Amino acid sequence: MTDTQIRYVRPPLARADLLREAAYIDGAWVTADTTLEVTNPATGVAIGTVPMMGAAEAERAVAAASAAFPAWKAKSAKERATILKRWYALMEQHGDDLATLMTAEQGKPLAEARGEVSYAAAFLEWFAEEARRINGLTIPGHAADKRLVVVQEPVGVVAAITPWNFPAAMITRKVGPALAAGCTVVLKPAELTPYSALALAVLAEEAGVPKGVLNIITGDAPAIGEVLTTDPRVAKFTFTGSTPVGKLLAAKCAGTVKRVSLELGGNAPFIVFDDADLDKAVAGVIASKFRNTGQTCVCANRIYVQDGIYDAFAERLAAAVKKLVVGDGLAGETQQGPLIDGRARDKVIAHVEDAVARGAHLVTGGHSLPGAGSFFEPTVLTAVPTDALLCREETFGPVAGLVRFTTEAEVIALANDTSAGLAAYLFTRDLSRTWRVGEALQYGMVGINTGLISTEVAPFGGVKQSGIGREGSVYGIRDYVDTKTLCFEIEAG
Ligand SMILES: NC(=O)c1ccc[n+]([C@@H]2O[C@H](COP(=O)([O-])OP(=O)(O)OC[C@H]3O[C@@H](n4cnc5c(N)ncnc54)[C@H](O)[C@@H]3O)[C@@H](O)[C@H]2O)c1
Ligand SMILES: O=C[C@H](O)CS(=O)(=O)O
Repeated sequence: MTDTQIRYVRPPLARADLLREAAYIDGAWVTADTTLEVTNPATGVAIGTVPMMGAAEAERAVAAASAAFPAWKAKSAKERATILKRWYALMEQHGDDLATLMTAEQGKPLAEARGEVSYAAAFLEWFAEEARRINGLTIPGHAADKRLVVVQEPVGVVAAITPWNFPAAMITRKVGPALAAGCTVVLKPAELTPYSALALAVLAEEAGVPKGVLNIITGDAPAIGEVLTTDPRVAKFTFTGSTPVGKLLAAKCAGTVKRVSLELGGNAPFIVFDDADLDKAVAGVIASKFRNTGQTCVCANRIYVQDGIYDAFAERLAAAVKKLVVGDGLAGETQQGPLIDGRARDKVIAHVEDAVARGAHLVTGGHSLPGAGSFFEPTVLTAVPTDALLCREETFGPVAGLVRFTTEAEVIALANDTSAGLAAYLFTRDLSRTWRVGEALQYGMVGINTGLISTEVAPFGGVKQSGIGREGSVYGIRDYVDTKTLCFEIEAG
């Protein structure tokens, strides 16, 4: 066996060519003198490598996207839509392989990965349809000899940087509207999960996306980011990831006045009132808190339970959490995979230890699992103080911390006491309360009697320091077009 065969454990794919160990620049698959390894978080064993690229390759990718822009912009909306629909169909056709590849590099259970592939593909389908509805406006002239027309035009070259926790959906949620609008893209995926992005490029090529329209580079994030945020040929920068990195990169964009959209961190309050349907609320916590092993930006991060049902809720939630099956995402029955890496697990450990040190009670879980991989037990804590780390920071792990509250006014104040403003949840059967509290919560998205709010048809995004702009929905394409006013002076007949 060759050294490569001995060192790397490849996931089982029907189409082995979907696993690419090369970047994609100007329609060519490109390698580099040095590489970085991609590791399976469930086993700690390397899957393979991708090129360690930097500023030079980023500039080549920007040049390719810039050169490809005029022809791509010139295609009709229907032509662009047809290619996006083909790409959508290829994603669904190869969904099982894309899911296997995703689970191998990111760790989420296979069923969740397959769900993400369909969710990701849905953005291509949605924006293929939106491509043909980027309409303009005619305005009655402000003088007898004036005529006014407003048109929407693609902004140009778009640079995108995306996170590891949704390695396909966070990409198509940007690339879909960008290509639909007529823009071209340079994308840097997360170094922890590059294979999903590169597999999407394989299918984009097969769908007929012309060379230079989509470019994917891997490697040195700061070096690549410096080019993507400062090169004057890049008209727009879109980022999904942590708030600190988002702030850093957005600031770099100021020098060339790029359009910036940001999807940043959350700190979601999950509020359960006395009159809530208890089983529905418990199911809501499981769906929100433990999705992707707690590694989503919209996970319930703080769970506020009213006095009257606190004990019953805690008991039922703990019973449900104890049943969660932890293991390798590729193993059929797994419901909770590993955390993405040791650093992520260390943060979860720190949050649990901090809460217990402040007086919280550990009901179930609370420990790393021995052996390979970065596994952590699904955990429930009660009597969590409001100043605990897990109330003030995004835990990004499978830890449900319960905080007791008494009044509606009290819990609204607690829920809003954060610089984040992405998602929030409330469970009650009082219709007036759903409106009162839903309107009072300072968040971009509010789940009411549900723990799952994400869909391509509704605007996704945050307020306060959770981001700028909206992705998905009829709003999602607005970030990829500029509004132009044409003012005509005509001669009287
Ligand atoms: N709001 C949303 O839609 C959304 C969605 C998913 C994840 N997130 C957030 O993302 C975070 C988790 O993702 P993460 O750990 O990948 O975030 P991260 O900020 O560490 O990394 C995100 C991306 O930025 C790149 N990056 C990091 N430092 C950089 C630098 N100095 N220059 C250029 N690029 C750099 C990374 O390589 C990666 O591709 C969480 O905070 C989560 O809430 C938000
Ligand atoms: O992590 C945040 C993503 O946006 C997840 S999802 O959109 O809710 O699937």
